[in-house]
Amino acid sequence: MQLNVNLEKALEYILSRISPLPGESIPLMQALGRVAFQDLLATRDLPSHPQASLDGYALHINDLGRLDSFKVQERLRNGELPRSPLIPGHAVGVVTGGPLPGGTGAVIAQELVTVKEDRVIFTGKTPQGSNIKTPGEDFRAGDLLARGGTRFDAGLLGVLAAFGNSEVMVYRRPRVMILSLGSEIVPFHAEPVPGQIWDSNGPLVASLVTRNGGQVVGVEVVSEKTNGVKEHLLNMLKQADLVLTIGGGASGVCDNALSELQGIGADILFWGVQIKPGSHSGAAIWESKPIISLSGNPAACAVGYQLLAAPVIRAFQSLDPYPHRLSALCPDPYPKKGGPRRFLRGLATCHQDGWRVSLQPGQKNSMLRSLIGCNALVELPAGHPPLEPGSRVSVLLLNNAYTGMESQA
Ligand SMILES: Nc1nc2c(c(=O)[nH]1)N[C@H]1C(S)=C(S)[C@@H](COP(=O)(O)OP(=O)(O)OC[C@H]3O[C@@H](n4cnc5c(N)ncnc54)[C@H](O)[C@@H]3O)O[C@H]1N2
Ligand code: MOO
Repeated sequence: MQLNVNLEKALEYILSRISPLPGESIPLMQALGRVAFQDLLATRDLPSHPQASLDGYALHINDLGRLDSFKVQERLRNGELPRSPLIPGHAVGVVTGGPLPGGTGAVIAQELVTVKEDRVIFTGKTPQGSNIKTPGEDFRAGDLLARGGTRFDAGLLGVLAAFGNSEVMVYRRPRVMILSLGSEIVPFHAEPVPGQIWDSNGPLVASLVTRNGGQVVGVEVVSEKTNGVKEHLLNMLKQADLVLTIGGGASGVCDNALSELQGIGADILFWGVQIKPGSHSGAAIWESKPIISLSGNPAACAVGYQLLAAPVIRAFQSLDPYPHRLSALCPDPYPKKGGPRRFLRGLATCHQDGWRVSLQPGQKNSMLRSLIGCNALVELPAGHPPLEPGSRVSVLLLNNAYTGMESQA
C-alpha cells in the first residue's frame, strides 16, 4: 500500500486497473450524452439523389441559355416523385429538398420566373448546376461520422437519424454504488436523533456521478454501530462497477474506511493524497472492482470525487479521464498560503477577453456552501503564496459532460 501519494500517481494507480465497459444497443433518442462504442460511418450518400435547394422550376440541361419560355410538364409537391424525366423545352415545378426529374440542368427560383397559364418565362441567365444539391454533398457513403469514444451530441444524433438509425451502440454506463460510513449520518429522508446529521454527501456524489454518465444503483448509509459494513460493501461490489465510500478516511475513532476495506480483503492501492481538501482519500481493488474512498467533509468529498472518481467514470466509458484545463483570471484574493496543493471551488465564465474564475464563498473543507453553482476547481500549487486579486490561475472545468469539451479534451 502506498501512503500519501501525489495526485498523478494516485490516478495512475487507479486508471491502470480500469478498462472500458462492454457496449450495449440503445434507442437513438436515449443516446444524448452517451459515448459511441464504435466508429460510425455514413451508410449511403446524403442527399442520396439530386435535390432542389429552393422552390422553383427545374429546366433541362440542354435548354439553359437557349430558351426563355417553357411549358410546365408537371408541378411536384412535397413528398412526390417526378413521373418522368424532363422533356427539353419543358419545366417541372419543384420544392426545396424535393427530387429532380432526370435531365435537370438547373433550378430557377419561383420568384424569378413569370407564370403564364401553363408556361413559365425566364429571361435571366443561370449556370449549370445552380440550386441543385448534389448526391453526397453532405456525406458520402463510408464517410466517418464520429470515432468510437465520441460523446453523442445533438448534431451527431441528428445525423444518425438522417441515416435512419433507430438504435446505436454505446458504452454501458458504469454502475456506481455510494456508501456513507458514519454513526452520526442518517439518510436525508430519515429522522435524525440528537447528535446525528443528514447524509448530504450521498445525494451530492450521486448527482455528480449522474452528470459524468454513471448510473447510480444505490446510495446507502451504514456504520459500525448498525454492523454489517463488510456485508454492505461486498453486496455493493457484486452489483456495481465502482463503489464509492464516503467518510472515515482519516484515522478516526470509528467507522474507519481503510480497516473495513482491509477487512474484506481488498487490495489497497494507496491511502492519502497530497491535495487539500480531499487528502484523506484512498483507493482499493476487490476482485478487479475499484473502490474509491472519499473524505467525509463535504467539500473534501466533492473535490476528491472530481479528482479521483470522475476520471474513473470517464475511463469506464472510454472517455479521456482527465478534466479540461484552462487558464483564467481570478478577481478574488485567497489569503491562505503554503501547505499542500490546493483545489478551491470556483465559478468559471467565458468573456470577450478570455476566461475568468471567481472563488465560491465558504472555502472550508467542512462547508457545503462553495458547492452551489461550482463548475470549476482553481488549482494552487504546493507551497503557494497568498493569491492576489487579478492573478492568473490554472482551472479544471467540472461536470462539462454535455458541453462537448470532455470529448475533445
Ligand atoms: N486528528 C485528525 N483529525 C482530522 C484530520 C487529521 O488529519 N487528523 N483530518 C481532517 C480532514 S482534512 C478531514 S477532510 C476529515 C476527514 O474525515 P473523514 O474522511 O474520516 O470523515 P468523517 O470523520 O467521517 O467525517 C468528517 C466530517 O464530515 C461529516 N460527514 C461525513 N459523512 C458525511 C455525509 N455522508 N454527509 C454529510 N456529512 C458527512 C462528518 O459528520 C464530519 O463532520 O477529518 C479531519 N479530522
Ligand atoms: O482531507 Mo481534508 O480532505 O484535507 O479536507
